[in-house]
Amino acid sequence: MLKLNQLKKQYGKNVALKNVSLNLVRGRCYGLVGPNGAGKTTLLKIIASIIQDYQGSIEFNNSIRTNPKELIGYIPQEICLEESVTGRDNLSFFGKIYGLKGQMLRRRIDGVLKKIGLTDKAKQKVTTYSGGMKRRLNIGCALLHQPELIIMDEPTVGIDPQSRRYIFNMIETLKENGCTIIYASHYMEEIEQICDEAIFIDKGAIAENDRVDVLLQKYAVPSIYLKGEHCLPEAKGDFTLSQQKEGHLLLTDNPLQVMERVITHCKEHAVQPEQLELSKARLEDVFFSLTGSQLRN
Ligand SMILES: Nc1ncnc2c1ncn2[C@@H]1O[C@H](COP(=O)(O)OP(=O)(O)OP(=O)(O)O)[C@@H](O)[C@H]1O
Repeated sequence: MLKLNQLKKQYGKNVALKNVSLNLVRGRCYGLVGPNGAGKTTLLKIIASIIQDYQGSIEFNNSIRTNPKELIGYIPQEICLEESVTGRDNLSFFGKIYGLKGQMLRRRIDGVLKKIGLTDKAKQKVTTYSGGMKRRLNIGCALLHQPELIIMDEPTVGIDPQSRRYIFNMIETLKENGCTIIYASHYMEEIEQICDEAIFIDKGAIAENDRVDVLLQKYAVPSIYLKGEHCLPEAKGDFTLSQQKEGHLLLTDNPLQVMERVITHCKEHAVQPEQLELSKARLEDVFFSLTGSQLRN
């Protein structure tokens, strides 16, 4: 539904994006990840037409709507609400920007309030809202014109697990209704949980873009966590060892085989591990493989 061709963006001499090309398919959720300053927000703002001074081109396919502003709902990193008025007033303000009015505007606001779980609080001033309620209202403001592509820039910063779960359920429903979602976040476990694909960006370029399961298979190393005295078998090339605070991490391509060896070793030496766990491969490992673990500015 969206094709990005060779996007480039410079702020003065600072190159924020270099040759970014992507092809996004309808009804899928794409996680956009990368270290601070990688170019995520710049990319999202270009797609949302907020930044218009860039090189390259963007094509929207298979949509009867051609104006990007009608097609896209952009949820910014910062909460953009007027706190001195009610939740409903905020939605009304944004609805009017999208050209909605009268009965249609009221109907859309009622629908969005239901989606974001704020029907009961609609008449309260936003100053009385919790962080999670503000985040949900911030999302609601971008849904009134029923966009086909929804861009979320770190939508779960500073919210409790309930609001996070609510937002995840909302994303599932939006996807089922055919929306495409781009979800930028620093929380790898969120990307793993809700995204079909992950786009890794570093220093303004796409480092990887594939299905989450494919990336995990390709980059992440499964491991075994072992804690307990005299429980560690000799490393025979089938695992490498990483010393942890209290135990050991055994990194291996054959976790079951190594697990068996640990158990056999423990039986033979009549010792019992305090903890023995198979850890599954994590997207965080993919992140470090692609971007390194050095601290960025
Ligand atoms: N308005 C601007 N003027 C000058 N440089 C900018 C501007 N906005 C971003 N940059 C620079 O462009 C690069 C990409 O920034 P961007 O905000 O797109 O990264 P990001 O991946 O979203 O970072 P973060 O994870 O910290 O939000 C950085 O080097 C940043 O300093």
